[in-house]
Formats: sequence, C-alpha cells, structure tokens
Amino acid sequence: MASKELKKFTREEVEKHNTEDSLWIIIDGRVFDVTRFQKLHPGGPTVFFDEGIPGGDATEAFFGLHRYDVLEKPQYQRLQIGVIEGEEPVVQSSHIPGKVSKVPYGEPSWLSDGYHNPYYKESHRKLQKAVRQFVDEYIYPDAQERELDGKRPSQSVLDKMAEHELHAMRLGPGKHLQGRTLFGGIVKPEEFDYFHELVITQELARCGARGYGDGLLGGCVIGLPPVLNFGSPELKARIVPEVLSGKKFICLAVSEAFAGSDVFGLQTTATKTEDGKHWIVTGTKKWITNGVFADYFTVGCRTDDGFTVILVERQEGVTTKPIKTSYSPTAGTAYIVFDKVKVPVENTLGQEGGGIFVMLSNFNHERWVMCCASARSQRAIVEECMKWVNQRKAFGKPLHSLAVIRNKLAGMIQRSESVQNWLENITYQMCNMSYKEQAQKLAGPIAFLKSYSTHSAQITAQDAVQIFGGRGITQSGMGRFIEHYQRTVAFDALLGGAEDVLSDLGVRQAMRSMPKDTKL
Ligand code: HEM
Repeated sequence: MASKELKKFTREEVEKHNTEDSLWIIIDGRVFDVTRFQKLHPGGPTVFFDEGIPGGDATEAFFGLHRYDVLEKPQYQRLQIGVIEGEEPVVQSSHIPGKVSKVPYGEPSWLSDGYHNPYYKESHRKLQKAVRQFVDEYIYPDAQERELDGKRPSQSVLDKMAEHELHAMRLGPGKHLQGRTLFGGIVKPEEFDYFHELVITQELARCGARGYGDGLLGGCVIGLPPVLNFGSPELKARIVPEVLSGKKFICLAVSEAFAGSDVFGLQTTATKTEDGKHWIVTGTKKWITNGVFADYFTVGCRTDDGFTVILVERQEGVTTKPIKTSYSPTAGTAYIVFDKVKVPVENTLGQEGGGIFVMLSNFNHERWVMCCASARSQRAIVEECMKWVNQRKAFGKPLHSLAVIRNKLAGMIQRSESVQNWLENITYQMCNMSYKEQAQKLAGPIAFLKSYSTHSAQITAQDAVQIFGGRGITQSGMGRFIEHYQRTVAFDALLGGAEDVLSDLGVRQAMRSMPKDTKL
C-alpha cells in the first residue's frame, strides 16, 4: 500500500466515524472506511460494533482473525482511505519477494543472523537468494492458484524455470549440467553440489502447496535419472533436451495396485516380439506422479530374466486417468494402463533383467530430495505456529503464555532442527563420496532420515492442528496452511518408500555391516 499518497488523519478524527452510516476503523496505523463494506464482510457486520471497534483501533482484533494477505487483496486495499498522522504501519507482508524470515526457527540456522555454518559457501548463499526471489515472485502465486483449480503448473512458470536451468539442477550434480548457464551463472556446472540442490529443493518447498510441489515436475526428478544414467546416447539425445526445457514431461511408473514398496510383486510385463526388436508392455500402474500429463514413462516391468526398466512413450495403448487423492490434482497423479504397447528395445534402460540396479540407484537421491522438502515444510509450519501463538489471544493472554502450547512448540522446533541438521550431515557425506560409496554407505542413513523426518512431520502436523484449533481444519483464513499440511503430510511418509519399510531397511543395512569379530 502506498501510504505516502494517502490522507493523514488524527485518531480523534477517526473516532467520530463510529456509526452504521459512517464507519471507520484503524488497523496498524491505516484508516479504513468500512461503511459500505460492513454488509459484505465475510465475518458479518455485527463484529464492527464490538466494544472499541467503531472509530477505534481494531489492529489486535483484526490480526487475531485474519491473515495479513487479506489487506493485500485489491478489493480490500480500496477500503483504505488514509493513515494516522505520525504513525508508520509496522506489520509487513510475509510474502515480500526474497525476504528472509526473522521469526526464530523460521529459517535454517545458516540463514539466520549471527549463526555460523561449515557447509554453505558464497555460491550457495547467492543461489538461495536468487531462487527465493524467483519462488516468491513466480512460483508461489501460481502454486496457490493451481492448488485450487487443480490444473498442472503453468507452462509460463515451467518455461521460466527452464531459462534458469532449474529443471536440470533439480537432478543434482552431474554431466547433464555441462555447458549450461545455471541461474545466470551464479554457480558453475562443475561447482554445483548437493548443497546447491538442497537449497533449490528447500526453496521450492516454501510454496506451501504439496500437490503443486509434485506437479512442478516431480516426475522428472525421479523419472529422468534412469534415462540419463542408463539410456543409450541416441535415446538421451532425443529425450533429455525436451524434458529439461520443460516442453515434454516424464514420470516414473513403478508402483501398482498389486505392489507398492514390494517391487518384486509387480505384474506389468514386457515380452519381446519374435524378431527381438520390440517389447510388448502390458499391465497397469497406480499413484504415478505427473502421469496424467506425462509424455514419457519410465516403467518397471517383469521380463523373462527378472525385472527391467523400459522407457515407454505416450502412444496408442497407453491410457492415463487421474486418481483423486487428498492433495490437489495439479500433481497429475495417475492410474495408467499399458495395453500391449509396442516399444523399441532401444528404449531399455540398463541391462535386461538389471532393473533392480536401475531402481536402487535412483532411490537414494529420490528419498534424500524428499527429506530436503520435508525438513523445509516442517519449518514453515513452525513459523506459522510461532506467528499464531504470538498474535492470537485466549483467556485474555497470548496463546504462548500457556505452558501446554509452549510444550508443543518445543517439540516442533526440536524435530525441525534435528531433521535439518541430520540432513546437512548426510548431504555433506554425499558431496564427499563417490556414487558407489554413496550406494554402499548411505542407503541406510537416508532411509532412516526419511522415515524419521516424515514421522516428525506427522507429529508436528497433529500438534499444529491443536494449536490452531478449528482453523487448523479450515481451508481458508488463518489456518489454511495448517489445514493443507495436515491433509497432505502423509504423502511424504508414503512416496519413495513407506515409513516402516524404510526404518526396517535402515536396520537391515546396519546388521549387514556388523563386524564378524564383534561379540558382547
Ligand atoms: C478492513 C477490514 C476488514 C476486512 C477487509 C476483513 C475481511 C475479512 C475476510 C476476507 C474474511 C474471511 C476470512 C479470511 O479470508 O480471513 C473475514 C472474516 C472475519 N472477520 Fe473480517 N475483515 C475486516 C475487519 C474485521 C474486524 C475489525 C473484525 C473484528 C472486530 C473482523 C472479524 C471477522 C470475523 C469474526 C471473521 C470470521 C473469521 C473466521 O471465520 O474465522 N473483521 N474478514
């Protein structure tokens, strides 16, 4: 709001407008004429006549009931007729593009004033600034709109991401970055490491829209690496440029109605034609992120010699239909039918029968990406709760004056901090290990981290609902991010390996490494 051009009033002048026929109120040093609006107010006209409100200062009542963004909507901005002389509005929008939060624990410590950190260098900090600005300006508004209308992320956003090479960077460090100008040259391709990727994933998670987050080409993050790492040079040359430019879409199609975490229980088959030149792929896939709008499908198939991964292109015989899940259809979650689909054998990814190796090499990265996003989303909930308990009064005092509320906040902060710190440690290991070492040493720790992180997230979601009360289960207004979070938090606990399966994997990996010469 451009307060400079607005008229200046004294509080005494405002006080005179305290009737139904001329009704003004003050919110944070700004003067609003709500005479005509009173009848249109979603909270009803009567609230404007509560004690001290007509002609008075309604700041506390307002922030106890509305998010700041209400005042940013053009139809409500128009209600502002002036400001109070000698007073400056103090409350700021929480969505000033690029802004770093000053709310304690609202940012990871490396972004908080006065804290030190061994992991992040200048290029990480520069990238963080640039990506935050980009997310706040382009992605956040699109996320909020698409989450509601269920359409896939806008092509204009995907194109802008491609301009900055964000699709390529989200696949992590590697040869695919060579020759690309990463975010205007902030990071050199050979410098790009897993901390740069962590920064991008965490900034994207701040869009606060879980379905949109997956819709934003989550399918590419998990479906393209098998092509990059195991596809033939011809296949890569054809597919990779159009996917990384955001023009075509790819997804990973493994889970089925018959089997999710149990990849050996899969029933989609691929059989060779007599001339050996094609696969015939038949079967179904379920819960496939981005499947609804994908052009390419990285498909796990049963073959004569075991399990093989094959790239299927959208064609006759491939049908996809949306599955209604508890998050938005913007993710494009699909049920897919492959009805005798003819695919050239050149589309085989890796060895025939070697599909498990292709899948396993993908899992660690996929799960780690999910940990990055889960850690950041939990932190966003901590920030929401910190603001709410500070501005909301109950029993005549701010909510944070209640020990039971502080206890819940303590748990949230501890979990969010421990998840981030563990994540940074694992990320550091990834940066310093060869791919082979990562596969050997980090499958267990990443599985543990993901299961711990998503379990923490679910407790935090539950506690946040208790703190916000009815608003925590209401899709509009103060608690809308909490409602969204508690409704969608389970996705992280299931996608990329169910929580219990992953915990078990972590222990089995550890037991396998037990030294033979160790006894009590
Ligand atoms: C310029 C002033 C105001 C505007 C533009 C405004 C706008 C709105 C809007 C858009 C809602 C729907 C819920 C949301 O989106 O957050 C709402 C709800 C509400 N408003 Fe206001 N409002 C104003 C002032 C006030 C004041 C001063 C009070 C109380 C004294 C008040 C009490 C309420 C209540 C009780 C609700 C229902 C809240 C709920 O369902 O949780 N409003 N208002």
